[in-house]
Amino acid sequence: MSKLRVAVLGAKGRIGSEAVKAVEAAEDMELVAALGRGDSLESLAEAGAQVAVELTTPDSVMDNLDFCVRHGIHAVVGTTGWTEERLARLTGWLEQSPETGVLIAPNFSLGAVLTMKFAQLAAPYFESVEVVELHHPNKVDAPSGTAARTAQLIAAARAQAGLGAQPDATATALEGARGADVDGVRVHSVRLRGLLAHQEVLLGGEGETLTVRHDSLHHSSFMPGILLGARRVTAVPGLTFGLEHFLDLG
Ligand SMILES: NC(=O)C1=CN([C@@H]2O[C@H](COP(=O)(O)OP(=O)(O)OC[C@H]3O[C@@H](n4cnc5c(N)ncnc54)[C@H](O)[C@@H]3O)[C@@H](O)[C@H]2O)C=CC1
Ligand SMILES: O=C(O)C1=N[C@H](C(=O)O)C[C@H](O)C1
Repeated sequence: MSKLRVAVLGAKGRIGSEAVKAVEAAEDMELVAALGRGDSLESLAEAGAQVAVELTTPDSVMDNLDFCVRHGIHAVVGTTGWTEERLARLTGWLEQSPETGVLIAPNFSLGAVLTMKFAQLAAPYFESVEVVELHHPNKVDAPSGTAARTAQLIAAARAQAGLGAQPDATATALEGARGADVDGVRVHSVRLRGLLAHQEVLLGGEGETLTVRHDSLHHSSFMPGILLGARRVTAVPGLTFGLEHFLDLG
């Protein structure tokens, strides 16, 4: 059986360098390109890449995906910075290339995907909920893509259950003290040397609290999800948002 021809974009980065090793070690894959900033995207087409694993930066991801989709190269995307406007632009490109698949995964680790699912399940049963994400201090974006997605899923679950605004009597606050507001859910970002990627969802009701916590302790936690995404994305045209859809947790 022929091997899946995979390229990694952002190959010298923290997660990209780990992805290069994971693809090289996968028996059913061949690493055909490993691109860093400034490398020509044309080499993806020349190498015959079938799937591009996109692990760069929010300022690079759109140009890279534009190229991939135009050349019919499927993409597995971990890079953050997704807005409604960016998703709409990507969807428009995919309409012009209907056989191409793109998976955007706010988080590739199984535990983080399950944290989001558990938070979504619990959200209708608690009056209060806040998200705390904790990351290494080299991270360029806040809140994390995972935290933003978690908050959106919680907000949607609360709305569907008919829950209103959360109780909060704060009348005066130092700017930032109450975190960012993502669809009515407060998200707090901690940046601390020694950490990698962690998240707590704090839920509170009358006389009880529930905390759902996940810790990624090494970039290896993201590799099974990336490899699964690369194997599955070629058979799923269009945009898939969230690894849960490839884990049948959708
Ligand atoms: N979805 C997930 O599970 C995960 C997502 N991430 C996300 O992945 C992204 C990268 O994270 P890190 O590796 O920590 O950052 P990093 O800064 O260590 O790596 C990014 C790399 O991409 C390179 N790069 C920038 N533009 C490029 C371009 N046009 N072509 C090729 N390479 C380019 C940079 O030079 C750098 O080496 C971030 O958005 C981060 O939030 C990180 C870990 C897990
Ligand atoms: O930058 C990181 O490190 C991570 N980024 C992703 C995010 O923003 O959610 C995934 C994970 O948290 C690690």
